[in-house]
Amino acid sequence: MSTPPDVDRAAAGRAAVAARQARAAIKAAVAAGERNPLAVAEAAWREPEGPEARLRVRELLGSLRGLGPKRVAGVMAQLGIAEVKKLGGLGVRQRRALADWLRERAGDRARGRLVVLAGPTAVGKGTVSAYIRENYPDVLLSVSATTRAPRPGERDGVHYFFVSDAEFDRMVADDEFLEWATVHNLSRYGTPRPPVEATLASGRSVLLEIDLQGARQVKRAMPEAVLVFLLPPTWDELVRRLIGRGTESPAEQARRLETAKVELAAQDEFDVHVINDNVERAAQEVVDLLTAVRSAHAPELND
Ligand SMILES: Nc1nc2c(ncn2[C@@H]2O[C@H](COP(=O)(O)OP(=O)(O)O)[C@@H](O)[C@H]2O)c(=O)[nH]1
Ligand SMILES: Nc1ncnc2c1ncn2[C@@H]1O[C@H](COP(=O)(O)OP(=O)(O)O)[C@@H](O)[C@H]1O
Repeated sequence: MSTPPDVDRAAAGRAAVAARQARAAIKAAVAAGERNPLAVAEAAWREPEGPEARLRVRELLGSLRGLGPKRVAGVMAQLGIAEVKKLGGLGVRQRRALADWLRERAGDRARGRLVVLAGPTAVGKGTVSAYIRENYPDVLLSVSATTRAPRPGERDGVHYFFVSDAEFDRMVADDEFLEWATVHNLSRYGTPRPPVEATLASGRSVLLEIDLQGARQVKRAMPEAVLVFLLPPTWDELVRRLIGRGTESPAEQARRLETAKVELAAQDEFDVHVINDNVERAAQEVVDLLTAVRSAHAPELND
């Protein structure tokens, strides 16, 4: 038996009222200075179905102190955003332009930078991150949660937070991850959001060493993040490193090399390429990106 149409209509009406109220509450919170407009935009890009995503850019900007409708229209024209656009409907460039503008306006130039280090298996991501951890204590290296078992020598809370499947499920349900992914079809890995946000807000930079799927998610949620792709000097050297590491069986090595080909093909999605021919130099290049002053952005980061 189907639901009578007037009941459907009433339910839809109630949902629309609730959605309008949710948007009004967001605008009120921004106007009162209780919610940071950039955090609202980032929530929209994280949760395409959430109330923030349905908020029009015009409404968000209109909630900012001192911004009348004329100036809102001017800013939107400057950012290349059409008048009717909702936050959730913005393209990558528009997101980045809006995020930069909001940050600039807040005079929040001291906000730290989020740098993501990714690259094919065995290129040396772990080695370069470990070098940074030991030699640049000012850089916060995010500690991921994972469902895989600890290896000998790995410490909980230092290399990873080792959690059960059930705990990982709970963290996903409670929206505690900035991004998460199943890696090598095996275990789940995720970046806990609160330490990253708190560190960026305090003006310090954060480095994430995560896989390609995670890097893509971060770019979607935070377009201002700088994505770094670590490259091997040559393909043969990558093979040598994987075999030399000796942590995978020959069958697993073959599987990872197949994945590596796919991953290398994605390098154009990244903002910066760093060749890991020398650990110390590659680490220095990554750290330079973390500490670069915004105005000294390499041109390719501003495009
Ligand atoms: N998406 C995502 N990937 C992660 C995270 N933490 C680690 N990884 C990736 O998971 C993969 C496996 O890491 P690991 O188990 O330490 O083994 P490895 O293959 O020896 O580096 C690597 O590609 C990491 O970059 C995370 O929080 N999120
Ligand atoms: N610049 C480098 N030169 C030579 N060997 C390297 C370099 N960087 C890493 N390695 C070696 O390559 C292997 C893979 O490095 P690892 O950090 O485990 O890679 P990933 O974390 O990207 O899977 C390790 O045996 C490591 O010692």
